[in-house]
Amino acid sequence: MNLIDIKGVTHAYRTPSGPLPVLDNLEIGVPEGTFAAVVGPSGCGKSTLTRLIAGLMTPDRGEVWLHGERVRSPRKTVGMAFQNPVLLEWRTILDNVLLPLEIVAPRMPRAQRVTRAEELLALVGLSGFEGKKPSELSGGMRQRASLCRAIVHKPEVLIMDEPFGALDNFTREDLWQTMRDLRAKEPFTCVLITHDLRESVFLGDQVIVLSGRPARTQRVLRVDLPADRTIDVLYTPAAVEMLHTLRDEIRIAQGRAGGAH
Ligand SMILES: Nc1ncnc2c1ncn2[C@@H]1O[C@H](COP(=O)(O)OP(=O)(O)OP(=O)(O)O)[C@@H](O)[C@H]1O
Repeated sequence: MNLIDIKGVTHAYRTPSGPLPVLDNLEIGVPEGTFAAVVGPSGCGKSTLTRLIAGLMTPDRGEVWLHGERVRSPRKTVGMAFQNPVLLEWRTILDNVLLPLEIVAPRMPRAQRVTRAEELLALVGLSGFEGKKPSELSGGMRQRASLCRAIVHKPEVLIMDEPFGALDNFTREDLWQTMRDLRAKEPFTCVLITHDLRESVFLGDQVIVLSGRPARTQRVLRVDLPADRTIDVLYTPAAVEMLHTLRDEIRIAQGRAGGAH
């Protein structure tokens, strides 16, 4: 069963110079417990898609369904992580991670909330940093803390918009492996927006390629790689072939098919 269903979604923004069509009859299905990576040319409408799933806006046409319910307003059951972790500087790392629980589960005893947050911080390798302020941590560590904050309340869906975009390559690969470990311990359904094709193949169960604006579903690629994949998997013939296919699809989406490689 699909946890997320995007059916025939079409949307245009109203701008001073007239309507700007961004999504065109978009079709996406994400089965429960799986990871969908969304790639596409810059400005094609990927962030708009995340706002629709979170219920922060409704489309002109078409339907967004989450767990069998039509999405028409903001959902508490969606966790979000962005490129800039936006942790609150006046709160410790632990208190930042606790924030969603204070909002979503105010009656849960504090000790129980703290245990939950500490377990997650340990899972991502941040044991011992609970009492630090965000500015005392590296960019990669802050993003780890922000991931914990995004899933501490066990959201139905985790939406990540370019979460690792600002990190250097090695830190990014570390974070991919952290995501893999988190998923193994805490299954969740995830939509990941990324510009990094290797990231989409490493993390995705499917990679959805959007066309240039207005975005259509141009191609859906199933990623049949082992769930306990390591970075080495990206150098296997199967993964290399997928990366070539995706590269070609992006060229088509950019309107550059047949152009220089
Ligand atoms: N609230 C808005 N009002 C008007 N236009 C908007 C609004 N939000 C986004 N747009 C425009 O809609 C288009 C799609 O934006 P969106 O942020 O969804 O694209 P994106 O694929 O996430 O971009 P990028 O890859 O650069 O992050 C862009 O041209 C953007 O300028």
